[in-house]
Amino acid sequence: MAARWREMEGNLLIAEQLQYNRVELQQTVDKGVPSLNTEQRVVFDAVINDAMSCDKHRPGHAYFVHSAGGCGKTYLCKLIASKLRAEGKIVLCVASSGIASLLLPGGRTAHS
Ligand SMILES: Nc1ncnc2c1ncn2[C@@H]1O[C@H](COP(=O)(O)OP(=O)(O)OP(=O)(O)O)[C@@H](O)[C@H]1O
Repeated sequence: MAARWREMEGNLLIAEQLQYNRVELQQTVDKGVPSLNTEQRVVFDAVINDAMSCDKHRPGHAYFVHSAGGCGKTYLCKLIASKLRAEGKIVLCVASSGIASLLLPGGRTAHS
């Protein structure tokens, strides 16, 4: 799906995604990654390695991250999005409700 979107001209989502300041995002990553705890770091590395090595011949995987409230899932997701956007990747952050989507950078509801 992502590969086909890239071929489309005038796609608003792609245009939005390519407007991030990659230098600022990399600074956020450089500051944030050392602060991750062990569990967060394991997920961060797994998702980033997977996303960076996937292409049209090798699709990425879905990851389910579970913890009690307030343990850093959102923090981790934001850092993952920052890292991939800093690398020029397109990241669509979605949540099931509008309120939840406000917690994610560039977030929107999955159905919007
Ligand atoms: N590695 C970290 N370093 C510094 N602060 C962190 C770290 N992980 C999480 N936090 C902070 O802890 C607080 C709770 O984290 P976060 O909101 O990501 O948890 P959550 O698991 O998404 O919570 P919920 O399940 O309730 O949505 C936030 O203020 C976040 O900035």
